Amino acid sequence: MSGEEYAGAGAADDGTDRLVGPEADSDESAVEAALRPKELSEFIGQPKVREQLDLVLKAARQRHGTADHVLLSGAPGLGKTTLSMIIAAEMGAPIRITSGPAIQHAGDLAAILSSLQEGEILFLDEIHRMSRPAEEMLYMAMEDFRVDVIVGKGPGATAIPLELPPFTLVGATTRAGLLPPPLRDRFGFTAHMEFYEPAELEQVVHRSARLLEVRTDAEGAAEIAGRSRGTPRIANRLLRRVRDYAQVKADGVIDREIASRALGVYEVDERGLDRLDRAVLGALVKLFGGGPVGLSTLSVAVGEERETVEEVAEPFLVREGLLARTPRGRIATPAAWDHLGMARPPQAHGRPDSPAGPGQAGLFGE
Ligand SMILES: Nc1ncnc2c1ncn2[C@@H]1O[C@H](COP(=O)(O)OP(=O)(O)OP(=O)(O)O)[C@@H](O)[C@H]1O
Ligand SMILES: [Mg+2]
Repeated sequence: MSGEEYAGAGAADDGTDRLVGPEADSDESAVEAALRPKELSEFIGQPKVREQLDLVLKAARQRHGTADHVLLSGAPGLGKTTLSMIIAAEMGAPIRITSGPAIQHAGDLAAILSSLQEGEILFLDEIHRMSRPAEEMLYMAMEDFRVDVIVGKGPGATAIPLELPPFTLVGATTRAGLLPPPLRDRFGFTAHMEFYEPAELEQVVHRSARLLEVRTDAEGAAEIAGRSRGTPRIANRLLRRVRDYAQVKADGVIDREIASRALGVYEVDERGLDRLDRAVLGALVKLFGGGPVGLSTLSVAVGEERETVEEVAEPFLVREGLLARTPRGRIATPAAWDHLGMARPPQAHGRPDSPAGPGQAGLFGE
């Protein structure tokens, strides 16, 4: 690997605090709150989810009742928390916010449930990380608006039934597959949030630019959108970095040139790959001829932990069709060569139509 290339990710070593990471940074909550759409009509993209949710909420309002329980599933940064708040706003109801990991004991959940007002929205983030006893209590609460509070221990323990006011549970999860079916089945409506189209992210950038009082032209917004990995949170974050650049290095107006130069400084390329992504792809292509190569070998080559490569870099590379995971190891797709601006080898091992010879798997396979 040549000198200018990847030599460990520094601050991004464990994959946190990446400019293109989908999770929220620790100091991001205030600015995120300021940029959240407040009503359904302001929520950009996800047309199906919006249409369906609109029906669920309108019908509940017409009946003067509470809405069915809603499960929001989707990758980080796609708008689950935002939608939960919109649900409360649209219903004109208060919202109580908690999360699976915050509920250690069934008693914690009982305390929350018993203090809800009628019609209140209970937002349970990371619902897949709730403890089993709490989960079981939740089943009954969702279905019958009732919980059994256990008083005492051992043979003398008694269950005291407690009536709950009707409420709407809004659960959010990045891992819908991890939810036990009985829990999943108790939601009346499940919204699957998809990654956003570039045109939708452009709208997100324009909207946020307006709120942040930054001037952006159409091409500038498109440039930021194209690098945002289908994720509004990343679009907003990139916009903030480009705004800094425009302010310090130019007249404050964001156009294509400024956006491109700014994101060049942060090493986020035209497709949204950062240093780590390109290091993984570069090693795969340049050192291993496109693979197949085992995850451990690839990780050593880029100087990262296996987990960082597998969980931080690879998901996006796979989604973009640049890298594939095969039983023999990782392979680069033809698009990887194109993206790195390299000529595809005539017999690229990574080409799905020309798998590597048997020797290759023995050498590098897991
Ligand atoms: N459809 C949208 N339109 C405009 N902005 C959006 C949209 N979806 C998300 N955002 C913005 O993206 C940011 C992240 O959204 P949000 O916090 O709702 O994501 P999340 O799905 O809850 O993520 P996590 O899984 O990490 O909790 C917010 O600042 C929000 O304003
Ligand atoms: Mg959230």
